[in-house]
Amino acid sequence: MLDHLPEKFASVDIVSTPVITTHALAKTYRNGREVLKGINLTIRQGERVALIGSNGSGKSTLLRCLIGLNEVSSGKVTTLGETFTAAPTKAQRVALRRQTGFVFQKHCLVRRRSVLSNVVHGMLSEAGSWRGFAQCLAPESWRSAALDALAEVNLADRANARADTLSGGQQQRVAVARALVRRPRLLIADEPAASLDPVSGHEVMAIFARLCADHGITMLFTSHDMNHVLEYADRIVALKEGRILFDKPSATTTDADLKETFRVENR
Ligand SMILES: Nc1ncnc2c1ncn2[C@@H]1O[C@H](COP(=O)(O)OP(=O)(O)OP(=O)(O)O)[C@@H](O)[C@H]1O
Repeated sequence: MLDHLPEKFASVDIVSTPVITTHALAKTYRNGREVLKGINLTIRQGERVALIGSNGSGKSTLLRCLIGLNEVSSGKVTTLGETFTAAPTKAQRVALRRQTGFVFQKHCLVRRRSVLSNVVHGMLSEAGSWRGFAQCLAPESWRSAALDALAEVNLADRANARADTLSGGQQQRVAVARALVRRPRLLIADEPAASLDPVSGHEVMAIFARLCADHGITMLFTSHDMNHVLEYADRIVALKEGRILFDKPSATTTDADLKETFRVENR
């Protein structure tokens, strides 16, 4: 698997500022399911980190805990300077949202709106109002930022098309533009390429990695595609049975590490 790695992007300068720090983070859902059992993690500014693990290993739960969408059962999280032990306060949630871009497996575009309106929508948490949703009401500066973001994902020529007339890969690129239009400090992507064909999946991941490197955005993503993980992450964090199995540079991750991550006893 490791013999055929495409060339990696030029590595970014990893400065020492932590963007995310967790101490003994644990999460048990109300049904008693103990998903995270003491996660200690530091992610620094500019890093591109892939979170891997079997289905149900807790990747999405961890992402959600880091940005305050899931309450933490015990332990401590500091993300973008906001420290919380259970759930963040409303002010902390707003601060986190303002500085974080999100992309999920399903792009969640508003199908009937134009591509440009969907990207302008990405500015909403900046203004905290509904106003930007209608492209025609958005300030010129928002429209201009949205057009720039669309140009960065090679879709400026589709700005006025209805979102649902684009292919799945193009729609996911619009979602990337929407996530990055505010120049967030942190990008969280939960299986961003999972529903795409291999070529579109690589395109989306390459755009992510390039834009994050260009703008110094810290990138944390989950994926089941080990080619994506090895190619687009500087560092891999593997979850198994609620704990970190390994946390190391992608360049030194071995086939044996990956096999152990996905090995299931008594399958
Ligand atoms: N709201 C919830 N209430 C109870 N259990 C939950 C909840 N959300 C997730 N779980 C359980 O927590 C475990 C971890 O789920 P999670 O979605 O974090 O895993 P994952 O590693 O992202 O999985 P996948 O690779 O399949 O997306 C699973 O067993 C799941 O069923």
